[in-house]
Amino acid sequence: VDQPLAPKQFHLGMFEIGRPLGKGKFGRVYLARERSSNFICALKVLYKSELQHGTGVEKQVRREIEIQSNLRHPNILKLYGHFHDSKRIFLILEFAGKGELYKHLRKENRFPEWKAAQYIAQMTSALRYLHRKHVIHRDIKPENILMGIHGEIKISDFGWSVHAPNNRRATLCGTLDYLPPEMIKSGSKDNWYNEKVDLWSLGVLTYEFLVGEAPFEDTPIMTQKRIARADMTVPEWVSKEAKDLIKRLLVLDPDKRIPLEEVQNHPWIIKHCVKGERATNREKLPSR
Ligand SMILES: Cc1cc(Cn2cc(-c3c(Cl)cnc4nc(-c5cn(C)nc5C)[nH]c34)cn2)no1
Repeated sequence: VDQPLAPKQFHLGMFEIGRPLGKGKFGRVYLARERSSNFICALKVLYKSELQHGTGVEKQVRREIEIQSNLRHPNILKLYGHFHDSKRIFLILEFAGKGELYKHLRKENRFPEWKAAQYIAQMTSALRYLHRKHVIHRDIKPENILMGIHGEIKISDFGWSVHAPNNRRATLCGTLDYLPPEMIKSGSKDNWYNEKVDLWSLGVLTYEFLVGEAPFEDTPIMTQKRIARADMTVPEWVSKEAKDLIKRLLVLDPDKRIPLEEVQNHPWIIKHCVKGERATNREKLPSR
């Protein structure tokens, strides 16, 4: 594979900036083209003024760069390089041709089982890769997943990921829906740095793909209470195989959650993800 964006030293003049693709808490993302190679990428611009020194956010950006630069997997958004000027930090990211997955989910309300199963199989493959490198993502949710031009999904935003184990004090913000019980309950934070937190979030993601809303969605107080008790019901119209996988992931005891290898071989995944042959849109194939 040719090494796009090979040089080690990048600077802003090397890029032609295109339309804004999105904005986050600390900056914006633009479509960009590297002039000499015409390579299309996404340029994430973060303002140093907004990353107060010594706060968790600056460390988060440093960690995002350190972790994501060393990852290479089809379902993980590539970080090709970074550079900064006096006021801004620039991350050179892979351009995901079909944008943010949560927008597709909101538009379709929920995904058909064959599509949800393919996405969960791709997430499982990416998480197995991350966990083999002792990286825990810790912020798996639709908002942190992008979609490539061929409809494949790509985990992005490694701001919350850590190399396990790590004595990082985390201040959580954003939705509580995806937090596992061990991160909700006070007490020992060791479990925060156990990769099994990603299994819980994978279960929440599976539920949200199929149902169109998160399993513990409620007021913030009630959400925390329901997560701590794994208090959720799967609608009866969800297939029994999918329900079985969700129930095996949303288990309070991290050690009792189904491991990723077993997720990959779960009947619901096998049923919808034919190995080898390009998995195509089941709606067009004759029923088997
Ligand atoms: C700051 C900040 C904003 C965001 C959220 N965000 C991510 C993107 C983005 C990235 Cl990083 C890479 N490729 C993208 N492709 C799109 C896109 C494609 N289409 C057809 N429509 C869109 C939108 N967005 C991409 C943009 N915003 N994270 O940190």
